[in-house]
Amino acid sequence: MADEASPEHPLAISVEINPSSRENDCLPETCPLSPALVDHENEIVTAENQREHKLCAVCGVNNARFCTNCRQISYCGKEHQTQHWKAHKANCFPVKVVDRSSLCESVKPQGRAASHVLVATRDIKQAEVFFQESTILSAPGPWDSDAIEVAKGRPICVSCCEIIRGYCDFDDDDDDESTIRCSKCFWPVCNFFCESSKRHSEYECKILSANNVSSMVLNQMPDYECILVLRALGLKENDPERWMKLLNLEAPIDTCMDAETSLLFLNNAVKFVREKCGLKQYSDGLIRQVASICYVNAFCNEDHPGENGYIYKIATYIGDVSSKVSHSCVANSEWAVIPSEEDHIRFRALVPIKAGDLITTVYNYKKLCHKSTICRQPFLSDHYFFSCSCERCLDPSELNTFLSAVKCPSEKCDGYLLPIEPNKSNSVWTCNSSTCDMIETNTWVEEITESITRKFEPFPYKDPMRGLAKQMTETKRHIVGLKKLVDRYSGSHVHPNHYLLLNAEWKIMQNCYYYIMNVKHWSPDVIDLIVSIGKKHLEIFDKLSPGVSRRRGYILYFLQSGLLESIRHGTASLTKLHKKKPVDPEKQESLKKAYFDMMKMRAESVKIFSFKGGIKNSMEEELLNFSSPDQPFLSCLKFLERILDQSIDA
Ligand SMILES: C[S@@+](CC[C@H](N)C(=O)[O-])C[C@H]1O[C@@H](n2cnc3c(N)ncnc32)[C@H](O)[C@@H]1O
Repeated sequence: MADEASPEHPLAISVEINPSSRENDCLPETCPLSPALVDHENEIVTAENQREHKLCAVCGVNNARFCTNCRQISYCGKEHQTQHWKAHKANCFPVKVVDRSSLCESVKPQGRAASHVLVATRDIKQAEVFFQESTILSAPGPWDSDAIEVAKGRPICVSCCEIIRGYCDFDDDDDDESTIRCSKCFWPVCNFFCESSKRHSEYECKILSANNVSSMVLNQMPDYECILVLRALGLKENDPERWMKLLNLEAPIDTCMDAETSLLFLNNAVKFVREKCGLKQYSDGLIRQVASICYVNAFCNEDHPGENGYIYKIATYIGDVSSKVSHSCVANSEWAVIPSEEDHIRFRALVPIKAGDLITTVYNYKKLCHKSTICRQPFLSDHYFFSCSCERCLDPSELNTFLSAVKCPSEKCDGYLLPIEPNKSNSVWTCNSSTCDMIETNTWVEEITESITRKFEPFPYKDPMRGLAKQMTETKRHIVGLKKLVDRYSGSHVHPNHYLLLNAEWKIMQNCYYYIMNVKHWSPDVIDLIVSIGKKHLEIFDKLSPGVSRRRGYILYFLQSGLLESIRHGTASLTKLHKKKPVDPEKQESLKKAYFDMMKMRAESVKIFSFKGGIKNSMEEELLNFSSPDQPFLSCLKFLERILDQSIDA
């Protein structure tokens, strides 16, 4: 039996795996989960022992066969596997690569014929880190308009892909320059550690320096993107195992040659590798094949420029099993990279995932998470060559959030225009009011959104965590300016939840947060703003990024900080009063409730941030540090304890 799907296992019923392809469908014998993530406590024979000797986990007999789901445990036959399933179920490897054709229609991603998907082999709990692997490769990029905006002319370290902070003028011929350039190839690096990292020094640095491939003109960034392809080709000689894994990934070379952006990427790669780096041993065809693999399988920009207010890396990662994960705009998992020489990519369940469910994630948070369907679809079709048909993409109201809804131009109508076919770029838009028959073209809607976008341009992305926190006048100007614009367009031109307004509100909320953190005497309006925006966004993102998503984590964190300040502020006057007479029981009750609501939010955001907690330089790590009992928090606690006449555990 051991070569059958496990008994009671839902995959045995829902997914028919073609026996001839079974071996390929199985995960590699080395379970990609790190041992720390696998709990073998309940196994009868220790996994290591039985794996090595292929002993049956029940009777210990030799030469047993592996459980096909996890290949971490063996059985002599069906009887013992069935008997042991109860104990093994919780540890059985949680995901499996399956042939797309073997999936039933209800879970199969629609569109271009991609061959593989990742499916849960058992129930996965919410917040469980269910899968982790070292990446096949990672490299700087993609170098697109967002990266240009965020980098603001600063170089990206060719090794760790971080924006080199504190750097002013890369082309200046001063001392600073030598400290941020690799001493051999002269490409930008953070420090000696990055210069000597295996990833940079072993292959590409030699090629770049031998051929004098310079990166003098920083914004000639297509060369930066080509480092990914150069590194990938380097695997052929230096790491055949990884090279084979890479070649086995989907390579949509013909589709890439047919589309403008991808064709440019492929052609740049050929030019860079053959002409600039002089590597004539790689044929145009092979370079294009590798470039197309890189193009379609990459996970990009782990931290999100602009959206979460923090960008550290402009990086691209390619994994083996992780590259089989499908995209969904309402995903059931989120990914993060733990930086190291091998950059581990890990996945966590945002919501409970049932055995047999497709594992989905958002391929690029920045481009997809907070945008409307009319923005997401072109990105997905340009970069991944498919039309997403997730529940959010097929619903004109985007799960009742009205993220793309535009005010109906008919004078007496209160309705909003929504696209009839939201995942088609040329869809007609109709009014959602039952008494209005207004119809508009996609071009008309685009003109409205473009004109509003232009109005927000004077308030570009800033990095509030660092620079702006010290420039509070500028922060205030942004808060006031953005709020004015939101009020102007909300309800009159677009729906109050329109994604352009949400993006502006997101910036307002962040700026308010940093304002109250850095300014002693703030006006209560700032707190009201954080709290009202936070509550509104929580409601929307409960639908769009449900569960333990980072977006919800940030919202909860900002919201609790506003609530904490509002409890402190609203009760400050009571301190004096309390000295004279006891606090009115009703007030006491409402304070207690506000306090426990705030604590709940704080705890939930900390739980969400723990996914990336410990990852150096992540925004989550920074906020986790903030969320340890800090001064305002402790003084608020003390005050509440006094007036509630009881002690509260922090
Ligand atoms: C990173 S790869 C995923 C693995 C790929 N399916 C395979 O066979 O190896 C990205 C490709 O998967 C396909 N894909 C991912 N999510 C999809 C979805 N929701 N609907 C249709 N196709 C999807 C697209 O063809 C996309 O180019």
